[in-house]
Amino acid sequence: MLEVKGLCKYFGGIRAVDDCTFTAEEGQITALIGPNGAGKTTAFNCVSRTMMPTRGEVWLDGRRIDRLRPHKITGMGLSRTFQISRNLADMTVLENVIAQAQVRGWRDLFRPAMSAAEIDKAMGILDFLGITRIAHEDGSNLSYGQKKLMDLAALLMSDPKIILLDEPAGGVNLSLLEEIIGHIRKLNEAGLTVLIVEHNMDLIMRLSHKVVVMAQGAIIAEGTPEEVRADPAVLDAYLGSTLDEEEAA
Ligand SMILES: Nc1ncnc2c1ncn2[C@@H]1O[C@H](COP(=O)(O)OP(=O)(O)OP(=O)(O)O)[C@@H](O)[C@H]1O
Repeated sequence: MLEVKGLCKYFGGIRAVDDCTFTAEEGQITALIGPNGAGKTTAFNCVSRTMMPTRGEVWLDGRRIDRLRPHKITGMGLSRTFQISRNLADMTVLENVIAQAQVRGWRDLFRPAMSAAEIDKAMGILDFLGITRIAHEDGSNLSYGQKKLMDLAALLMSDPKIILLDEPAGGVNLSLLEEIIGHIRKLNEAGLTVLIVEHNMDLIMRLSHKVVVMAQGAIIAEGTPEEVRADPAVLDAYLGSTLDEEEAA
């Protein structure tokens, strides 16, 4: 189980994440939602330790992880994707999937290129995601959606117990959206705990066991998708942000 306690991240005077406490229960899909600028990605960055929190604690299966290095956290079973694909230039999809998963510390820079076991494992994951046909395509020739699937494949190489998905449906077309929803559901049914940041409400409502809602750095609601949908504070936060944007336009 992932526990976030009193998490804060300040950028100068901006309180991007301000005293957030929530959990992602083992075996469940938890969604972190909220209007633009609510602090979701910053919270994600602090949980995966791509960013150092200003204050607060993050616990994974009873072990405190907020002061560990990111590759140690990956080694404990927590892996994440990024909003923007981290596709490496001049490499095939297969090479990308293996390389992104390989480099965890400087010693890995001196490892042999790709072992037969890594190739087998990566091909198995590409098969699971239905993208073996693009295994030998240059990573930079992929569509936006294919890059999302490649990133998901790279994430699975580390045998995670919990995956953090940053906008897995961002910018994808409707048919790929269905595919991505199917993959997330299958991974969760296979035992993976999932924490998602996402704007696509259809995906959130269909997949999540629990939804945590952030606005202006704080958590304003938490519950089942049905509960948060009916919560006036959530409607206010989304409506308020829409009005702010309209006023600014
Ligand atoms: N590196 C940074 N330096 C300064 N301010 C930042 C930085 N990163 C984020 N912020 C600010 O922190 C706040 C929260 O941003 P964040 O990206 O976490 O929100 P979000 O909920 O993920 O938004 P979106 O849904 O638009 O991606 C915003 O006001 C943002 O401008």
